Amino acid sequence: MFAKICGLREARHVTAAIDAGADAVGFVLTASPRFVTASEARELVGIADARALTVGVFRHETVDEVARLADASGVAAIQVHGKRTRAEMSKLEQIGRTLIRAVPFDDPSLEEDWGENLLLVDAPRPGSGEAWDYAAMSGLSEARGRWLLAGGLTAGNVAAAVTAAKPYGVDVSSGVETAPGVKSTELIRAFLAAAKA
Ligand SMILES: O=C(O)c1ccccc1N[C@@H]1O[C@H](COP(=O)(O)O)[C@@H](O)[C@H]1O
Repeated sequence: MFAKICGLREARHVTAAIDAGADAVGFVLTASPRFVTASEARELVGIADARALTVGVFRHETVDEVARLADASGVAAIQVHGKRTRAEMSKLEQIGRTLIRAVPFDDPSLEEDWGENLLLVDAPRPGSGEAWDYAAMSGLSEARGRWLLAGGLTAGNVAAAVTAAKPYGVDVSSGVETAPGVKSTELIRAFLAAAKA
């Protein structure tokens, strides 16, 4: 099971996540309690040292702004939330990094391939920690191939969520925090142990 730990802001949490088996680590470059500047993200990308996929997370930024921040931070992948068009997705593809298209679970384009490398299916409010009916995605796997499940996951519910939705991987932020933006090494380890089991 592919696992991404998102919203990391401290070197020790990047190291802990990768040492515990994270396949990807995410840095939020958009407005959020987990916001990091491009130069802070660049330091964290260096700590990851190519041992995990480094992901920059964006929401309302234009394609040009995403490209600029991806360059400045050095992330290997871009994860784009927010209302996007196919035309924008084509331009985002041309940035030349792994492209993750994030959509809420009720998005009508869920089944469509918009050129992304990975689809991420999330709660309507990204980063809110709100759980939803993961079983509603049980039919998605065959049609979509590789997609990630997110939104309100924790060490306590990830196993049941994976059984219900059958994703390729999982993504978590709030569920490994003690308060918004405050990550916990123990919760990161517990989440990865549960997800990988
Ligand atoms: O984490 C944020 O603050 C955030 C802000 C803007 C866009 C995405 C954000 N995070 C993503 O939200 C999902 C689920 O988060 P949670 O586990 O429910 O807190 C995850 O994909 C994060 O990458």
